[in-house]
This record gives sequence, structure tokens and C-alpha cells, in this order.
Amino acid sequence: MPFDADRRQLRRRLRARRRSLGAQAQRIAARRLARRLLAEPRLRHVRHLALYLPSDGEIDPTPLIALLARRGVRIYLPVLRPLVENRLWFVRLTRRTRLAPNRFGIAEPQTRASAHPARRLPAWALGAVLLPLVGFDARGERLGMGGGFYDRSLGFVRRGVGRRPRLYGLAHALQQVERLPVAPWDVPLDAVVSDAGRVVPSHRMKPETARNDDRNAKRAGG
Ligand SMILES: Nc1nc2c(c(=O)[nH]1)N(C=O)[C@@H](CNc1ccc(C(=O)N[C@@H](CCC(=O)O)C(=O)O)cc1)CN2
Ligand SMILES: Nc1ncnc2c1ncn2[C@@H]1O[C@H](COP(=O)(O)OP(=O)(O)OP(=O)(O)O)[C@@H](O)[C@H]1O
Repeated sequence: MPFDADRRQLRRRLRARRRSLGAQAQRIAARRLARRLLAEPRLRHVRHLALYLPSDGEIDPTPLIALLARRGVRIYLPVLRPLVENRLWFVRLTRRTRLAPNRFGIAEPQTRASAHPARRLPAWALGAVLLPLVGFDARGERLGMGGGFYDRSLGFVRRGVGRRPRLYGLAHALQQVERLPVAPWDVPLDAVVSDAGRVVPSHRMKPETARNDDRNAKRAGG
């Protein structure tokens, strides 16, 4: 199917692009991202926030950990669920949390410890989830690693009923593409935030600004 072939090729290209960033560029991008996220009004009152440990050139959200801890925010990390296919747990990160590489080589809280329900929060109870992404577009669509982990774990958001976390895709500006193919299972993001700006999908904007797609695209590009 051309749809899958498209996405695969795009993933390869965009992953190579983000991996090409040097350590210094990564540090600067991470700092800019943290500054933007701290200023995000809708994150101001969040008490429980999930982020990720960066891998494969992803923009690094970890400078936020200490900054948010000062606000009293509790931080959670995604853990690959054992036995259930392609779903995540969100496990509390504390100073005592022991990390181990998962099957993709990404550090995560150890599975055994993560199995304790007291160490986790169901996704609907989180205030916000910061999602890693491979690509995004000016409409706020997201392309992930292809496992459907976040799409499955946050699938309840699409039903539009009950509590739900705010969803922020995090990216380097160079991960923006013209237009992404959309899949029916893609979870709708509240915004994509990059080192250079932010994109708010038009369905999330106030009516008077929803028309202005151009301005939105510019903001994302820097
Ligand atoms: N930092 C971070 N943590 C994360 C994610 C992520 O995208 N970034 N995930 C978001 O989903 C989950 C892990 N998902 C992943 C999905 C695919 C591959 C991956 O590298 N796949 C290989 C081929 C598969 C294999 O090696 O078996 C590839 O595409 O080359 C990595 C992580 C949970 N934790
Ligand atoms: N809610 C869901 N229920 C069942 N299958 C799903 C769901 N979400 C995604 N999938 C399946 O997962 C596979 C990967 O989806 P997709 O390519 O959109 O992943 P992704 O968004 O790039 O990855 P991730 O969410 O892990 O970052 C697809 O083949 C899709 O059929």
C-alpha cells in the first residue's frame, strides 16, 4: 500500500535528519524547547506530566525535569508493557527509579518495579503527555516511530469523553514536513512544540484564529 511505503520512507529520512544534529545543537534546542514549554499557559497547572528519555536524535525534554519538580510536578516515563502488545505504562520517575534499556535500547524504569500499580498512573489521569515524534506538519499531525505505542495507549482521547491529558508533540524544527498522511488511529494533539515555535491544529484554535493557517505555519518554522 502506497500509504505505508510513504510513511516508512519518510520515517527513514526524518530520523536521519534529526540524528545529524550535533551535541551542541541538541543542547541549544533542548534549552529553547524547555523555555517554550515552561511558558505554555495550558501546562501551568498540570500536576502529573509524562515525558520521554531521548533516543535517536529526538529533542531532549529532560531539562524540564528539575524545572518542573520545583513547581511540584510529578514526572512519568513511558514503559513498554509486558505481555500486552504495543502499549505503554506511565511510570513515576523519582530519584530512586532504576532505569534499564528496553528492547529498542531506550532507557526506561525497570519493568519489574513498574509493575507495581502504586508507581504508575493511568493515562487518563495524567495532566499532560509530551510525545516524541519523527515528523509533524503545519496542521499539527504527528508521525511516530511506527509502533503505534502512543496511538494505542492514548486511543481513548479520540472518543472525546471523560478525563484526558493534554497532548504535546515535541520536535526539532527540521522535523516539519509539508503534509503528513493521516491515519484514522492517529491521536489528535493539542499542539506541536519545537525549538523554533509551536503549531496548534486548527480544530484546537479559537474560531477567530482558526482560519489563519499561514500564520500558524510561519510560527512553527521560526
Ligand atoms: N524516547 C522514546 N521513547 C519511547 C518511544 C519513542 O518514540 N521515543 N516510543 C514511541 O513509540 C516507544 C518505543 N517505540 C519504538 C518503536 C520503534 C522503534 C524502533 O527503533 N524500531 C526499529 C525496528 C524495530 C526493531 O528494532 O525491532 C526501526 O524502526 O528501525 C523504537 C522505539 C516508547 N518509548
Ligand atoms: N488505537 C489503535 N488500535 C489498534 N491498532 C493501532 C492503534 N493505533 C495504531 N495502531 C496500529 O499501529 C501501527 C503503527 O501505527 P503508526 O504508524 O501510526 O505509529 P506511530 O504513530 O508512528 O507510532 P507511535 O505512536 O508509537 O509513536 C499501525 O499499523 C496501526 O494499525
